[in-house]
Amino acid sequence: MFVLVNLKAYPCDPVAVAEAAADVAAETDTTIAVAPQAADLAAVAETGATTYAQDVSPVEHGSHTGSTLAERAAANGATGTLLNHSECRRKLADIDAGLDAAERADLDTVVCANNPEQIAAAAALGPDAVAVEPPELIGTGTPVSQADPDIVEDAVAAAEAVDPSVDVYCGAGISTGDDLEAAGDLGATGVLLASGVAKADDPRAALEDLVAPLA
Ligand SMILES: O=C[C@H](O)COP(=O)(O)O
Repeated sequence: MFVLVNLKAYPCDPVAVAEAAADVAAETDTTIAVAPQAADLAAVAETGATTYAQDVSPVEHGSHTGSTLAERAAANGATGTLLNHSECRRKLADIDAGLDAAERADLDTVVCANNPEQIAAAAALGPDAVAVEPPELIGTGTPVSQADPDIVEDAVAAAEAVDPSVDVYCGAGISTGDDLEAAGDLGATGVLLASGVAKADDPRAALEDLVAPLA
């Protein structure tokens, strides 16, 4: 299972979380990627943790104030990026252009979507992975695998029908090893989570619990 920890704009120490992620990943032979604020990409990458951007802009070099250029994310250690997170919505054309930008910079891509229909549309654009996240469950601590297992299974089927090479992850409310195991049982090959680690009193312990089933 691939684990992607999105730090969003939570007031955690991104380097401490990344160090824990790198250690726990090595101990369990799991990939645990950390997606910090753009300003923290280099510091996180220096820990050796797999580093993702939270978004890259659908632009090339040019007059794009406030953008996150894929090439600069990669130059600062990112090896992948989220696109179209529920809290950073993009139009379909901009997701497509974001994927082009990521490809130019050789970044792996995870396109988020609310439901299986959007997952199918996202998969048609050819990302490496899609992640289904019901917005109403984000940050609640109620795992999608428990609250809405059908949406995960339907997302897996929807992506498979469009492009079987696209991995399908799920997110929202994931925080424990049981949640991760349940996601795998529903057909997901990865999980996307945030508050369960970024808001934990002990992020290292939270990560250890999360990946315990994989040890
Ligand atoms: O990017 C992560 C997702 O929005 C899930 O957030 P959460 O784990 O806090 O529910």
